[in-house]
Amino acid sequence: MKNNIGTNISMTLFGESHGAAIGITLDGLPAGFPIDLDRLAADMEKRKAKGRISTQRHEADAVQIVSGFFEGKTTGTPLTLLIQNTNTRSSDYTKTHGRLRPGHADYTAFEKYHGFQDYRGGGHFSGRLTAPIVAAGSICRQILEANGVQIGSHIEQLYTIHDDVFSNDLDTLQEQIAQVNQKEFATLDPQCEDEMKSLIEKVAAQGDSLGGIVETAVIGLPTGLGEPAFDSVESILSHLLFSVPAVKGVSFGLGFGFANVKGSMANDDFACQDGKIFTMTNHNAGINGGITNGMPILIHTCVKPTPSIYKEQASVDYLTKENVKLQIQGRHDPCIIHRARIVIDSVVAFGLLDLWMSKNAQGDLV
Ligand SMILES: Cc1cc2nc3c(=O)[nH]c(=O)nc-3n(C[C@H](O)[C@H](O)[C@H](O)COP(=O)(O)O)c2cc1C
Ligand SMILES: C=C(O[C@@H]1CC(C(=O)O)=C[C@@H](OP(=O)(O)O)[C@H]1O)C(=O)O
Repeated sequence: MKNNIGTNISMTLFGESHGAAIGITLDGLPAGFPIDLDRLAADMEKRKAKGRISTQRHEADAVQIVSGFFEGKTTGTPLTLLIQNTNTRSSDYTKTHGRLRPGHADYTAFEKYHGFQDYRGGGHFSGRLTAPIVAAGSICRQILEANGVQIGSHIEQLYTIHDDVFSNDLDTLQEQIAQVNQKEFATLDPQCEDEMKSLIEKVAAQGDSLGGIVETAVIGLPTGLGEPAFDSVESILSHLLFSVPAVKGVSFGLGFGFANVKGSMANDDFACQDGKIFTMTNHNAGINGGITNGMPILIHTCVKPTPSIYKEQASVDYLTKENVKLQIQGRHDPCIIHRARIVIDSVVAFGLLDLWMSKNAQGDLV
């Protein structure tokens, strides 16, 4: 499969950063769901570049629904979302054409597409392609929310700065999710937001970039989503999360921290109250044997520092095969994580809706 993912619903991504438009086709959605277009616009807003902590390429990212939507509701046929590229500056790339950017996909794109790739702005590999993913994710998320599911993410770590973490108490977690979803720069601790923004600006002024870790929580899921082996909840969500450019690590619950504890600590003991079974801790992040157990899903996603930095780097010109020095110009994010957080929410929403659609007959979710 190329540029396409999903089993019960699917999404197909298309476009290049400096082409006419980018977009996505969502197929298999339940028919008759009323899409809230204001909510869609609000989700797009969270990914937009603003201020000195983001790229100076500002795009309206207006989403046009060109099919699969009639009289305010999904039709159930393929739904295509289109976003125009309106602020390209391709001269930034023609000047350095051939010079491979370390950490970006220039070399692998050249090798795979034999020089026919659109190299401007990273082409199809650009973080810009996450705009249609957010549009598609917003629709998936709206369907999940209508069925009692809430998703929220915050920047748990930016380089050396650590935010608070999501609470183990369900009521507090629910409030925290609502809180971070109101925010453009999502931290739990407001002081942390200021510190993180200042650090990004400082490192940007040095021509460098930063990365970090996003913590995501999902509450309100039914038990029984996911399959035992290949389509485990972890497998489906990791596949989607690693499809987001610059994502380099994904873990669930204690994750690699399981290596530091004994079984007696790793296990989540069961309890039952008023006929409802739950676990007293949630180190396994709401997933046992690949299947949801009704507790919150908790994910950590590591986003690397932006590859396009303004410090001189050693590179190779693939056109002349010479060793060269590369001095990148252009407009780049000094940090990706604050813009990536809504992309992470979006792919998680798609993956969970896809899993839910396999459990329920089409239409049950509307
Ligand atoms: C929202 C978002 C914005 C991004 N902005 C930039 C950018 O301004 N400059 C850049 O070089 N990479 C940026 N990236 C990352 C590159 O697209 C990514 O590193 C590249 O495609 C190579 O993929 P890989 O890092 O997964 O190997 C961004 C990624 C995302 C998700
Ligand atoms: C435009 C966006 O981000 C772009 C992501 C990106 C990359 O290489 O990923 C490189 C830059 O592109 P350009 O050089 O064309 O300005 C960023 O501005 C966006 O996210 O909407």
